[in-house]
Amino acid sequence: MIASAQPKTMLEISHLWKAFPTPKGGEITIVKDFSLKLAEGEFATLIGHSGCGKSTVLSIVAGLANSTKGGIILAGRETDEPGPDRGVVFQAPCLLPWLTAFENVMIGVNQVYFTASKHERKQVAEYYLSVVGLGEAMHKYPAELSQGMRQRVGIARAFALQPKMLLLDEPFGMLDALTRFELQQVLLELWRKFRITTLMVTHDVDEAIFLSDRVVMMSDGPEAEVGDILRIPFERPRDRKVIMEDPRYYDLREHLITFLNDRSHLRPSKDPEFKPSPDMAEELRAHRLPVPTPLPAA
Ligand SMILES: Nc1ncnc2c1ncn2[C@@H]1O[C@H](COP(=O)(O)OP(=O)(O)OP(=O)(O)O)[C@@H](O)[C@H]1O
Repeated sequence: MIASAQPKTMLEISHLWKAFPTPKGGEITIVKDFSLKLAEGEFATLIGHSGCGKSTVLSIVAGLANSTKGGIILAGRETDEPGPDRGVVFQAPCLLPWLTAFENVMIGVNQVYFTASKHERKQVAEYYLSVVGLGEAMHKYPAELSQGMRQRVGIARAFALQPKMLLLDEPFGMLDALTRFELQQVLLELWRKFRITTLMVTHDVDEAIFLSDRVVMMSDGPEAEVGDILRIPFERPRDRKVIMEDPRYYDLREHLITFLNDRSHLRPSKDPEFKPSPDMAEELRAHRLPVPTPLPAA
């Protein structure tokens, strides 16, 4: 019998710890012994309560922050600084306002394709901007673009680098539902085409199920760690409507929501001393969790 080839590991987050100094002196451990491996071409999402440390993990993988202990191995090499081998997309795409969408994408393209001719580099930027649906708008300035269009530029810019990994920190968090669905589709199509290993932070349970091969659930902080990992069995390419009609979808959703509820410091407590934070309802909604009415009094 011939053993099937194991997929290559693209990212290994190995026993990662992150502590921050506290205002009163000493330090607080935000992330504790966090380990995760992503196979080449895999799409994983990181989900957990606000403040548990998702962005902290992503920033360390991006090389934008240092770990206190543990390390990151990307494509077999230890890394602790940023580089064009990782395309990063944040909630807001941070475009330079005095440059057009095309010129913003060209900054990274010039850096990565420095041996290509000017004409070839221009073609690369134009190609990725067209693929994300900005063929007609690529010479507009950020102020002339909608929020969704700006985020398309951010996605084009990340893919144009042809990175080994994509790191996405709630890239659709600021968009309305329709635009978010559109951009999820754009992202999935690009990911299917280029198979770039992706780690994405999201608050949205449905988004995590629709996009991911695996959903990594982080326990509440401080000392957050990998709480559970859910494999999403749906075949690709995925169709939102077909998935939502699949009975497994509701089991997966239930699994994630139960995890978030059980680990939630936001749940209304039977404890008479319980004081919910003023942001509680907003937080529950962000996770698409039911908001109790009336909210327990603070
Ligand atoms: N530079 C810093 N100095 C001190 N504390 C920090 C720093 N950066 C983050 N923290 C703290 O670390 C914790 C985790 O923050 P992080 O942004 O990683 O959480 P998150 O899960 O991504 O939250 P959200 O979902 O709200 O974006 C928070 O309590 C935050 O206040």
